[in-house]
Amino acid sequence: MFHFIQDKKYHNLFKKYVENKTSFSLQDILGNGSYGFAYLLLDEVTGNQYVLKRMRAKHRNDDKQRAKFQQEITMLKELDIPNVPNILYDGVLEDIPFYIMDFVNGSTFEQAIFEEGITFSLKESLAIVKDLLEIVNNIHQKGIVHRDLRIPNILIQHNILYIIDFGLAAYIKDDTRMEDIENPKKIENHWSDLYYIGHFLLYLLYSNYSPTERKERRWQEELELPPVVEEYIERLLLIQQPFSTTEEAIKSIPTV
Ligand SMILES: Nc1ncnc2c1ncn2[C@@H]1O[C@H](COP(=O)(O)OP(=O)(O)OP(=O)(O)O)[C@@H](O)[C@H]1O
Repeated sequence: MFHFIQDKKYHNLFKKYVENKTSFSLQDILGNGSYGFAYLLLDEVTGNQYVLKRMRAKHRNDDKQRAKFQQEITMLKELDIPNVPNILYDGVLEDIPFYIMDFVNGSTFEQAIFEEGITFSLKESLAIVKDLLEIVNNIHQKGIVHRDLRIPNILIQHNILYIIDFGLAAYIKDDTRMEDIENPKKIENHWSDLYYIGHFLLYLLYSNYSPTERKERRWQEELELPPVVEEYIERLLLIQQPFSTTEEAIKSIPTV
């Protein structure tokens, strides 16, 4: 309850800041995640929209959370690639760090699949994964691994993909060994993103699946994919020989 009141106070503070100190107006709350709030801003002059992301008030005195938030800002600045929102401005307001970035006026894959009911064929799914891998490869080339490539963090706008939320991203460590891995999601190299992309591909493929049996079966049995596709997904998921680089994963995409 206290946190709720506290965040309301900071919500008003940020609204005042945006309206008095910038040329934007605060239009909406886009999301409130585990450690931040995202607001939609409108530039009244140009009509362009932006997103202000700020840390939750309860993390204000937590050095670890502050460092994580700061790292997210630093990485977004370092990335500077077209498929990741650009940062326009970053700052601190009453001890709450925040940044303003480009707004992607599209749908997350979570919305596309579960709210808009869009389905993806095998061919379309592989084409989307190819585009995604190209973007992710650019990110890896800059020494960064996202580590949270879930369907709410991948957006599509006019057939172009965007990746958001670098809150769990890490700098790539080159000395990771397969035998030391306990949780694939936390690996600090390309394997983590490929693992997430394997699951992402399964979400796309399941969008087109209607169960034929009451009992839930393994994805390999339910989806009945061509063996080359099944093997490809198993390699992404680290069930079979993992791809040694993201480029190798791109080159190995099966043609169907
Ligand atoms: N640049 C953007 N363009 C469009 N929508 C965005 C953008 N950034 C964030 N959002 C929206 O705001 C929501 C919250 O943003 P984000 O995922 O970055 O915050 P978070 O606090 O890390 O959230 P979570 O804990 O849920 O992952 C997202 O789900 C997305 O819908």
